[in-house]
Amino acid sequence: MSSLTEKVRAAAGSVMDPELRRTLGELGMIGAVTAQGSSVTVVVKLTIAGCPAAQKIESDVHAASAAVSVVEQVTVDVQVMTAEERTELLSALRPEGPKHNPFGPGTLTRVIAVTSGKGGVGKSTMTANLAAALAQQGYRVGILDADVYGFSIPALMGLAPGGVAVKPTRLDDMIVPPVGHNVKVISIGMFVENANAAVAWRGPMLQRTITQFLTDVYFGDLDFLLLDLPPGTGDVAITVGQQLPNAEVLVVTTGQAAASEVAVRAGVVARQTGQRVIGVVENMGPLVLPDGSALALFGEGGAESVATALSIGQDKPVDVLAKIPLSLGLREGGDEGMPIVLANPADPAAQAITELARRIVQSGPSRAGVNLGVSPR
Ligand SMILES: Nc1ncnc2c1ncn2[C@@H]1O[C@H](COP(=O)(O)OP(=O)(O)OP(=O)(O)O)[C@@H](O)[C@H]1O
Repeated sequence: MSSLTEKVRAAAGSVMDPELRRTLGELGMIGAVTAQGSSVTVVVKLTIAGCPAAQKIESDVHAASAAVSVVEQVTVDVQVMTAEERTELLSALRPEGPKHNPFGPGTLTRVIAVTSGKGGVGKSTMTANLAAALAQQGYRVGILDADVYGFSIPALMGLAPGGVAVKPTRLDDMIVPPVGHNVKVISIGMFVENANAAVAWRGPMLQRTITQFLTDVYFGDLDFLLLDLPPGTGDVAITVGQQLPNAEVLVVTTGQAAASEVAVRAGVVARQTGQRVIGVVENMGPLVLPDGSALALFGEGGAESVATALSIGQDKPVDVLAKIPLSLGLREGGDEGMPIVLANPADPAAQAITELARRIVQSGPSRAGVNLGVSPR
């Protein structure tokens, strides 16, 4: 029969750190636990002073300790780890050491780059909703948003209160991704001072940033890492091909011929850099009007023509994986930071995206093509 302090230590230690997604016990964040009669004091050691999750951790530890039978009074004494303790924690979290890309060759994570030929077709909306749908289906999901031309992922995932993206916590050289709707999110938008600054980013800087995100951000074990990358740039495709040779590519287009032509090019570039195109999504499909008729604002058939073009010369044809209708709810959910797959699963767009998530799950585990080893010029 364990003592009261041991029981309280176990209870407090089972609390989950909301950002690192490991228990406080595993993270070495529970310090001394003492008891006097039915009153207990639990020392919690935060990773850094001013840790944004401090309040939640404190109240969760309080609740977990108070739930232990006999305990009547709980004091949570919040302290901060010493530099040595933090170093120990970082090496436990990153047994491979810093500067290691956990999504390189041999990774068990399915890396899915959501791409499009041009902007505004709903690539980011699709990435956010797909991530939320996969997380809801119980998978561990992360998003890496390197779309310098429109880093909208923080807002779409509810991580930009008042229009300003939250800043990730830094633990020495490790970046802890904020969590929105159970998805770990890192975005260029969390690091730039103003949106216009990012537009000037070009190839090498973008490549370095993506590489740094892959090595310095602590995603932990993930089932899926979704990438939201700028539309159609060869530089980024090459970086992805080199750093993420297992990456699979999901091409988003609308029904419009112009959008689908550039989408084919994006798919071809991705394939040239060793990635496998897993399918095409047609977004912004016919809007159902109040009288029941449908208005195909952006035309129809774009996805089929992209899939047909990308299937030429392939052993296995590229499929159209989903058609997502125009949806007021999808757009509103995006504006509110609440993906429609969670907010209103009955919406036809939400159903189509949830089904897309299921199809993607079924299509794995990845049998990604061989990296062709394309080098930057
Ligand atoms: N199916 C849809 N129905 C209604 N609105 C949509 C739909 N898909 C996307 N939108 C809206 O279209 C706009 C553009 O979407 P989004 O930002 O996701 O596009 P994008 O391809 O990522 O563009 P960019 O590359 O410029 O970031 C957003 O306002 C979004 O809410």
